[in-house]
Amino acid sequence: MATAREDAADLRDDAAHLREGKVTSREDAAHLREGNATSREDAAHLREGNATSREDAAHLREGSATSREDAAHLREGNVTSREDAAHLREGNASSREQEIRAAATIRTASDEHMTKLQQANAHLVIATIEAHKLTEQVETAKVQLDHLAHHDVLTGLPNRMLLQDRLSQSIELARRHGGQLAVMFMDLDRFKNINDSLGHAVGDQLLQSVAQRVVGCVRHSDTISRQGGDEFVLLLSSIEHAEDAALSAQKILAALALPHRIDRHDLHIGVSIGISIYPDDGQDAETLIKSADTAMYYAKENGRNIYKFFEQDMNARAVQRQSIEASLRRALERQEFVLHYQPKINLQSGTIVGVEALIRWQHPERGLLAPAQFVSIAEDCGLILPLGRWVLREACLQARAWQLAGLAPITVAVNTSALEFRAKDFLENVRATLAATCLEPRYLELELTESVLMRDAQSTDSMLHALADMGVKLAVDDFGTGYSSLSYLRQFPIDTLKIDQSFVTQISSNPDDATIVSAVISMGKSLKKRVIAEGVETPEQYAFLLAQHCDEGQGDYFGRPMVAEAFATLLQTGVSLTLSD
Ligand SMILES: Nc1nc2c(ncn2[C@@H]2O[C@H](COP(=O)(O)O[C@H]3[C@@H](O)[C@H](n4cnc5c(=O)[nH]c(N)nc54)O[C@@H]3COP(=O)(O)O)[C@@H](O)[C@H]2O)c(=O)[nH]1
Repeated sequence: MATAREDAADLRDDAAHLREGKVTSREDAAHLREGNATSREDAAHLREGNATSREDAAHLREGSATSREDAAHLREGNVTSREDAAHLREGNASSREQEIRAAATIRTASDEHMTKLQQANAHLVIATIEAHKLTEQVETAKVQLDHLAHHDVLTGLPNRMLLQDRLSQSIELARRHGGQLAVMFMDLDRFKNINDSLGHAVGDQLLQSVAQRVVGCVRHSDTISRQGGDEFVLLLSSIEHAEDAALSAQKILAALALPHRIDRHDLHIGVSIGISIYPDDGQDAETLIKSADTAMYYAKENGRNIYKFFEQDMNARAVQRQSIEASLRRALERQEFVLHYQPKINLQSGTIVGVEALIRWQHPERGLLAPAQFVSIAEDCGLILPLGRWVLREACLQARAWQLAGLAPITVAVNTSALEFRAKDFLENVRATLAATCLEPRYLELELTESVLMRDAQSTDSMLHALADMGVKLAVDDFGTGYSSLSYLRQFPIDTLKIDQSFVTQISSNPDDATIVSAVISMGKSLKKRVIAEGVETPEQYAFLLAQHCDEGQGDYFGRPMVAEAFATLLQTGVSLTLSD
């Protein structure tokens, strides 16, 4: 299709040709006039020839002949001129027609041309508007990309990169003016439990709700950023005293203490906060964040849902944690782990009906370490998988050894972490271990926390059924501290509910805890589960549990965790129970 520009060029060419036609007619007339003039000159030369000398007579005769020929030519020339003039007249006539036709063509063409030009103009206007829109879209996309690069998608808070920038600028300002600033590292307490048991969608909403509340606690000039997962970092860009940071931390703890209403759940979440101060705890952004992070670990270790200021000796303990990780890797090969065994008692009969295997690390320099000092580190670095396999095999071997020694067969319980339970070869490993140690599956019980069980209910259900079909017993550990769906509890092939020791400890002093324990016992009974109370330390607690018809008890009152030989002796002699009046 021809463009408007091409059409316009064609029109210009037509007009030029038209003008050229007129010029040709004018040139023809000029040539005709020139032809007449030449004939007159020839006649003059002829007359001049007659007047020359006799010597030139021959020439004259020749000249006369030539003159006659010339005269003939002249006559012909005149005739040609007349024809030319006629042609010229015709030419003039046709060029007028051409002009008229051309004028008409130009008129028609200019109408079409105008329409085409108008159309082309309209296209141009639309194209210009589109180009404008596109430029605006590109600009908006640029702004959005920039926002995305510096903000967390879930909460909309500044991200790690933007925090780093702002922190570096604030440090520069504080350095120039001799000021102080605070960095607060915040990590939600047991967020994983909520995420695992209620799902990621609920977890995400909880993070958004937490973000909003923290934003409401700080000044506009401060920066609250999400570092990823359940970690947030707050920059208080200008403070007078370290106590200002403590006040902000208290405000945040109070704001988060109120339940978050999400998806019909009232969720409670605590936060552990570590605080570092510029210039005392670091001169640059990286060091300040690291110091606040180290302090946050201390807040976790010291009870959670609290804040801690960074102290220099915390670094030494962080280094210690790293050295534990390094030596954990060698500890398995060096056979530095041992299992201790704690009895489980039938509360009615007082007999030992089971035992829980609890890991200890016989550290060559630091002595006997409790699981709290290394299990979470082993989970963090993946070493829990080989460690868990060792525990399972050792516990099965020991249970079988007691049987072979003629002691009453009892169930041995093994703690199973989420990573182990979700490992691809977990089921196969349990089967292979039982076969290798010749322990009947009914004498093995796996203890799983609520968060492990309630995460991904479908795969949990099939794994639990496969274990139950094998004959292995299943128990819910720390029951009451996580979130359990009652319908799953009924659906899963679970044998035992272990009431968390935090409820049992306060049975006598806190009526609410006593009510919870009673409720769990009756619920367990109606779901046809065995109920065992953990952490029984006093005869009062034992009496209460007995009165509530709790099936079993475990705790220091019946026997602390002990080495295998000591447990064998206890199994032979039995535990002695005394009830207070
Ligand atoms: N993945 C694995 N986790 C393990 C393994 N072994 C232990 N653990 C986990 O460590 C937690 C702490 O264990 P531990 O320090 O051994 O504490 C146990 C008991 O000593 C303690 N307990 C028992 N009775 C009482 C009591 O009367 N008072 C009191 N203050 N503490 C008491 O409780 C712990 C047993 O808890 P539980 O497992 O919930 O029954 C431990 O909780 C495990 O999660 C392992 O091999 N693998």
